[in-house]
Amino acid sequence: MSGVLTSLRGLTVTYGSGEAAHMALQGLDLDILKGERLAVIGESGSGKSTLALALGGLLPPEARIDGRIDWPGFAAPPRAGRDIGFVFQDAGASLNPVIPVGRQIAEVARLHLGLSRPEARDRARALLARVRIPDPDSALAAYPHQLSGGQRQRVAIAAAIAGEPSLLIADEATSALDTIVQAEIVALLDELVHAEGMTLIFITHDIALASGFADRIAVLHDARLVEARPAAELLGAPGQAYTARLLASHIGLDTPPLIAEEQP
Ligand SMILES: Nc1ncnc2c1ncn2[C@@H]1O[C@H](COP(=O)(O)OP(=O)(O)OP(=O)(O)O)[C@@H](O)[C@H]1O
Repeated sequence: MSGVLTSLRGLTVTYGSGEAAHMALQGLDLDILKGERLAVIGESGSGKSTLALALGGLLPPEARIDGRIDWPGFAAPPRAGRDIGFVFQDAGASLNPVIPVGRQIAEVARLHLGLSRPEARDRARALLARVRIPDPDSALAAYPHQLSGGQRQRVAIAAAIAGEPSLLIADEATSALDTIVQAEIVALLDELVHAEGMTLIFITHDIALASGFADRIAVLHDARLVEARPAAELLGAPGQAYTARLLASHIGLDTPPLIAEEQP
């Protein structure tokens, strides 16, 4: 890992205005490093998706941004789809149901890499193999509904990396999947970002999932950054009471608590 990919200073995002104004992020200071796997964890409504959308320049018109987002890791401001790939929770919603998956992936490659149709089709086939879809040749012609949930998410990942982004943002990308498929998708993301030298922002409310592979964990609570520290450090000795509560509340049926007891 070397250098800062993006630097956030005082990042504040407000939805709506006047009495209806709601601050979804408040004064966030955070550097995201090139090549790191950063997990962003927090409860529902803490501002995780807002952070992802702000980074991708994808916030809706009713959102106001204050503070700074700088990109020292890019020569020009990054473009969503090309420089920043996104994988969302619901692959069913991000894939078009009436277009074969091969064409959907190829379109991204054509649009962002300027490939010819045959080149883009070859790239789609290679990407389907890359994300380990069985029989990529037949899968090119498959429609999303003909694939399983896990396979659809693999296709969504292939489409997200088709433009060769240097930053991949996975926003609750595994939340709709069962535990085994979740683990497989996490392993795939992990392997891809390593192999392609991408930076990964992995947004999740599932701290156990994040703790398995993240280099660093950023904790959001109520629109604020509570702490951002190397994963092993944060899990071993949370610096903030909120993080300790979050860790202690992780009691799954088949997983031990991540820390022995709540810290003061
Ligand atoms: N378009 C919008 N207009 C108004 N408020 C919004 C909008 N999008 C999000 N919010 C609000 O901003 C806050 C942060 O939302 P955000 O989706 O970023 O949180 P989150 O941590 O990703 O939650 P979840 O895990 O449930 O997706 C929430 O209170 C949410 O209701």
